[in-house]
Amino acid sequence: MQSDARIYVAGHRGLVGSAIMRRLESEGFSNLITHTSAELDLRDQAAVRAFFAQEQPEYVFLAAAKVGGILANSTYPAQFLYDNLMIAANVIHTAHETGVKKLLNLGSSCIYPRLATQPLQEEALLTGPLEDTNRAYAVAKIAAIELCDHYRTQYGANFISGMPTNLYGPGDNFDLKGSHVLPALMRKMVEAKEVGAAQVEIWGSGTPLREFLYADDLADACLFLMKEVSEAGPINIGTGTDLSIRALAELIAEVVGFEGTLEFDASKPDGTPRKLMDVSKLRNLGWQSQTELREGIERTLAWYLAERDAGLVRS
Ligand SMILES: NC(=O)C1=CN([C@@H]2O[C@H](COP(=O)(O)OP(=O)(O)OC[C@H]3O[C@@H](n4cnc5c(N)ncnc54)[C@H](OP(=O)(O)O)[C@@H]3O)[C@@H](O)[C@H]2O)C=CC1
Ligand SMILES: C[C@H]1O[C@H](OP(=O)(O)OP(=O)(O)OC[C@H]2O[C@@H](n3cnc4c(=O)[nH]c(N)nc43)[C@H](O)[C@@H]2O)[C@@H](O)[C@@H](O)C1=O
Repeated sequence: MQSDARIYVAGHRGLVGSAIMRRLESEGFSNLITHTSAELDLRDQAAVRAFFAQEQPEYVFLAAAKVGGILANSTYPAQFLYDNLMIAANVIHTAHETGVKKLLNLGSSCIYPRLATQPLQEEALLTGPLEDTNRAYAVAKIAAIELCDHYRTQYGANFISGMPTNLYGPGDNFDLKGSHVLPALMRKMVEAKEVGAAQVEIWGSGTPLREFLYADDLADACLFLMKEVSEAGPINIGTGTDLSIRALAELIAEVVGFEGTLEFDASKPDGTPRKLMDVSKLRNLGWQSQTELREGIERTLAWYLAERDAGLVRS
């Protein structure tokens, strides 16, 4: 990828897309193509075709998607399935039609069967039933991997698929109904501390295990994959370490300085009991994560407070 290559970052304002932008800019890539969803709805095939014909991107980071936490996924499954199928089909097919040199498709750890052996190996894909709370989203993400692989087989397209674990960092969504657990708990604890509330509500039992990767580490992995790796099938991107939701809540409380109690609401879903990536494939290729969870949470908190006070945060 030359520094003046035409690079399209789909979803450049999101958690992942904004981290990829920061990374590309810091490495001196000068020809970055971006559009908001209002300017270019990637579900619209004609609009996507016109855009690719006009801009002729050479490299594509596909980080645009309908994304959300456990509640959003279970409340709006039709949208998660339709939007993500359409975005993936339109972008991947049009990238092939217009001769894109390389495309990185981003999926998620939820593509793996709910009760797959831990840590989750890439080979576990399509070996068992999916988790109900995000089945629709996972099916769309699996279809995107299949698209990349079949376009590689049938047409020789250099399309690859990275599968990140749960992510967090600057640019995350802090809306309590739509967000993932880490930004949700950070916001709840910040607000509880500010008003002097004695407790914070945590959904579910607190026992599910999750792995968290800092968004800028993911961006680093995305550039590594784009530059160094060209192969079919999903490639896991994670830290290789997980912790319980209770332990995560305790860590965020420490960083935020919230000293009240944690109340677990068992009426809310736990989702998958455990989702830890086997990251040996990516490690063997030469990449591993850098940012410790506490450090990442501290940086995210600093970003969140500054953005919130400036009225800029998504919430
Ligand atoms: N967040 C996480 O924990 C994880 C995320 N991922 C994957 O990473 C990728 C990025 O996720 P993340 O950054 O967290 O998500 P965000 O919600 O932060 O960002 C998604 C971006 O997608 C764009 N988008 C959504 N719908 C459309 C559309 N119809 N047309 C054009 N653009 C659209 C939005 O653009 P705009 O702002 O202009 O509306 C938004 O900026 C996704 O593929 C997701 O599956 C994988 C694992 C975990
Ligand atoms: C990345 C991944 O993200 C989603 O899967 P998930 O990991 O289950 O998502 P989550 O971050 O929302 O929850 C993780 C755990 O945390 C608990 N939890 C406690 N308290 C809050 C809370 O306040 N908010 C949220 N959201 N969860 C909470 C929650 O009950 C669950 O046990 C997929 O739908 C799919 O989108 C996907 O790929």
